[in-house]
Amino acid sequence: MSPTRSPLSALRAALRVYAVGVALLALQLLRRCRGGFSQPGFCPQPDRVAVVTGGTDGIGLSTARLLTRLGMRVVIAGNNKDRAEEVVSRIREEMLNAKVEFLYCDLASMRSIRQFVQKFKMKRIPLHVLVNNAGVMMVPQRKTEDGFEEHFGLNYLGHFLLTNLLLDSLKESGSPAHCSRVVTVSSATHYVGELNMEDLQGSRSYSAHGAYAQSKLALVMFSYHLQRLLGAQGCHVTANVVDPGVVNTDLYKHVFWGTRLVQKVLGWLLFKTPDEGSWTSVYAAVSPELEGVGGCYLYNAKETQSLKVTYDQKLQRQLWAQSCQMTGITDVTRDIVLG
Ligand SMILES: NC(=O)c1ccc[n+]([C@@H]2O[C@H](COP(=O)([O-])OP(=O)(O)OC[C@H]3O[C@@H](n4cnc5c(N)ncnc54)[C@H](O)[C@@H]3O)[C@@H](O)[C@H]2O)c1
Repeated sequence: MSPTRSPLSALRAALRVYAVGVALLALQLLRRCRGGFSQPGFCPQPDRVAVVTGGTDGIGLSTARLLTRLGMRVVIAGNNKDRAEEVVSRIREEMLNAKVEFLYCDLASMRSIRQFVQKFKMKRIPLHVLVNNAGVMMVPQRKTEDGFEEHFGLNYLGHFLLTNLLLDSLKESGSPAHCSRVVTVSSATHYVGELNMEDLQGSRSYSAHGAYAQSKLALVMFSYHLQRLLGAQGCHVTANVVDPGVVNTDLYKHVFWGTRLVQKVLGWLLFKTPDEGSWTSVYAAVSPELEGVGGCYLYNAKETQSLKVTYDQKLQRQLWAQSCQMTGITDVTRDIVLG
């Protein structure tokens, strides 16, 4: 899809990502001046179970907390045990009878993901909502346990594998009246992402900005392809993808110091709070308006168009097939006519 990356294209990728960030911050500031963001109304969700990846911090923590408040049993999947202990006890203190727990899952390790799924299934509980939220941004070039570039391996492939391994639980837990839901957190940076099918690992020339944007683009395409697969199989499971906006979290710890300074000084004004950032994820997870509806890109709890190339079904299929090979998953979509 895209030519071999050069240092110049790495610079171009960085400028494009920053341009998206600045445009979004301007829009968010405008919105603040006009009264700010307001939480959509959410109905109670008793007897429902959710898994939230990266639920110990930032947007994931706000998502886990809000879903717990709605009465859901929430399993936080994460790789930070110490932080998890603190977070789980804090949520339990805040809410009497909070049903929240932590299960270790390092999304940068396929072995860990498989162990997590095994332990989750041993609980013999249903799974109604999977929120693929965890992520890293603009980390230096390094590899996951399985040798994948970290943005691609963790943000995208980790969630690809996790979702596929949990699909049977999601299918069993969905019903015609109440579908199970897969909610995948992408980002506006996908609009400037390029899917480099010949070099998904960015091994020829690495750009942290390009790698992050590519991982978020891949997540959008994964979500659309998953929805078509679920539709073709007649499953009571839907898949949507969300864009939280620019949110004041630790995700920015690896970015250029100037950006961190802006975040520190003006974050309260320009950035969304983690709670505000979580509302579209929770909307996708529980809103009755989205009952049976999948294949949407949601921003500020509204359907929006994603980048044109994300709708390219041939490319979606190619990416899915390659991801199956990389994760050792059987490609069931090969023999299915997708709608
Ligand atoms: N903050 C923003 O402005 C923004 C904008 C667009 C999209 N997003 C997306 O929102 C999601 C949440 O990000 P955030 O802003 O809350 O950042 P954050 O850094 O506060 O939280 C990221 C979470 O992912 C977890 N995580 C990291 N590596 C992991 C691993 N190997 N295994 C399991 N969990 C791991 C962390 O422990 C943490 O809980 C990410 O996917 C991010 O790309 C954030």
